[in-house]
Amino acid sequence: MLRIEDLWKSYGNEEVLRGVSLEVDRGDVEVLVGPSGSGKSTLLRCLNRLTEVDSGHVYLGETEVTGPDTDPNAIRQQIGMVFQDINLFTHLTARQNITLGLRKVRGQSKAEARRRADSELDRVGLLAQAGSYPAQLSGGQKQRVGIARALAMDPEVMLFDEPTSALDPELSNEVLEVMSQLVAEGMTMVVVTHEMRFARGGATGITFLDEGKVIEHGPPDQIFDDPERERTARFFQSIRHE
Ligand SMILES: Nc1ncnc2c1ncn2[C@@H]1O[C@H](COP(=O)(O)OP(=O)(O)OP(=O)(O)O)[C@@H](O)[C@H]1O
Repeated sequence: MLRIEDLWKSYGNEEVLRGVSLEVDRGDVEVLVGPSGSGKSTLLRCLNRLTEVDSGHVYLGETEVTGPDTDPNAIRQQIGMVFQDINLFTHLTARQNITLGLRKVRGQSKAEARRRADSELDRVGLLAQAGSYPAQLSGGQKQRVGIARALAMDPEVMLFDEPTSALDPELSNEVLEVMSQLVAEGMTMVVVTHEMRFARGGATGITFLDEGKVIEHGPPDQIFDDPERERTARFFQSIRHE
């Protein structure tokens, strides 16, 4: 469904992605792990054109995401993203943060957008907070509104870039629960996270990146417990001892 072919990306002299290829099938939950600076976020951002690749291709089904004639805004609806920094509009309520895109981008009526926003807020367990402003919500609740906002666009794929790393453990859990629920619903997801419990329980595949390259890719049990590459084993040993 999502085909990533030989992506290269540099910032100045620094090669951040060095020939990354990966396939994500419908319903897959691919978790990207690797040391800080290995290119995980950059790879994720290349998948919905928040970052432009230097060379290589990304396909979503038959559509070339990286094609010169492809509209990045259309792609970002099909490939939704949730960021570490929770970027809600502070002057809008939770519901309005969601209806904004539905009205502007989708051209939905006020009533239609409101219905859809409420149904997505319900999906993430926040219908009661629909009228609250971001300042009245906890970090975990804000992050769940961000997830609901992306879901309202009917994405085919959801990207998560360390969605819990700014949250303390309790609030992380409520976000991870929503993510696990999406896994159970069969959502196709690519996730950068340090939450190894989520990776073990929720992922269909783990990709270990180091220095801009895919070092190893496989099912969680294999990558965590019986990696083929020594570098992968060393990485997991180091994070176990953190
Ligand atoms: N917009 C940018 N301009 C310049 N350099 C960048 C930019 N974005 C990322 N980099 C650099 O690219 C490298 C890879 O960064 P990236 O954020 O993709 O790694 P990461 O594996 O997600 O790291 P972390 O786990 O620390 O978030 C880093 O050295 C970073 O400084």
